[in-house]
Amino acid sequence: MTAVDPLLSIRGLNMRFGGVKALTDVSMDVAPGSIVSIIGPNGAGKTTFFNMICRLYEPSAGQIRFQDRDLLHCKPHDLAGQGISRTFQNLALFRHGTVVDNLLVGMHAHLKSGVFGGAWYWGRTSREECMARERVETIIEFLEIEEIRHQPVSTLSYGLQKRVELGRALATQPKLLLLDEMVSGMNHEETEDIARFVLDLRDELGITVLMIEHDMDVVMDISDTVHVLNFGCMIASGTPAEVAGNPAVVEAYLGVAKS
Ligand SMILES: Nc1ncnc2c1ncn2[C@@H]1O[C@H](COP(=O)(O)OP(=O)(O)OP(=O)(O)O)[C@@H](O)[C@H]1O
Repeated sequence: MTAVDPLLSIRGLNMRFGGVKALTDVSMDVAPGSIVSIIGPNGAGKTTFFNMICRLYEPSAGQIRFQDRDLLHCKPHDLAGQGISRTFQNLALFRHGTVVDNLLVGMHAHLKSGVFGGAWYWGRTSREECMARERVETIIEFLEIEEIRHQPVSTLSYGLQKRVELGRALATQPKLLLLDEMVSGMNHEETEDIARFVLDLRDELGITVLMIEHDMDVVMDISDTVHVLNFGCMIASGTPAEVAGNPAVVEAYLGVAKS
């Protein structure tokens, strides 16, 4: 693979739910080390698009390649091993567990030793456990959540829970991170924190980010590339400035948002 090859390459993606065409011929490339946003009005097909990348939905037609692999041959549970992780619109945390517990659970899905591995091969399990705990510490430091590490997630503010959710997604050391409406429901300060972390995880950890986002300030501030869906079709792609100035986008999306 050369430096200019896309990390994720999508061609001609189609999805039908009975009579509803949720996506029509959607194609895009995601360059390594970029932050790419998918925007569009409600029902435009953004979640459907994510769910196909995550292998939760089978496309009616099209190709999804990640690095040199055909992702359509992967099962959803293989994605972490391939280097893809995601956050969910609704928190997917173990609410009664502490922050550390949640990060360890996210990581254990990725370890080679199974839950009972220690009974048969203590050496590898022990080494993996040490590495997992070290990685958890790195994530806790990166996300600046040292002080809440032993608190049950259910006692945290919504913004902090979303930060832990981001940590859970980072636990598998993804190359590509899919963020689904990460700042929805957050206040201004929490939103700014998350935007800063997304930039840092691209710049410091080298993680490529593909995000669905309704918050236009965040999209315009941190995206390298923005793709706009409307009624399942890609109507514009470009830099934030290019997309913001596109009349079709203003009519389909920004016009709706302003009304
Ligand atoms: N499981 C499903 N069964 C039937 N129709 C579906 C299903 N999932 C999505 N759709 C339809 O596909 C279209 C695209 O929906 P999707 O949820 O992908 O849009 P979206 O852009 O994510 O919307 P929002 O911003 O509101 O989350 C909509 O018409 C929706 O009703």
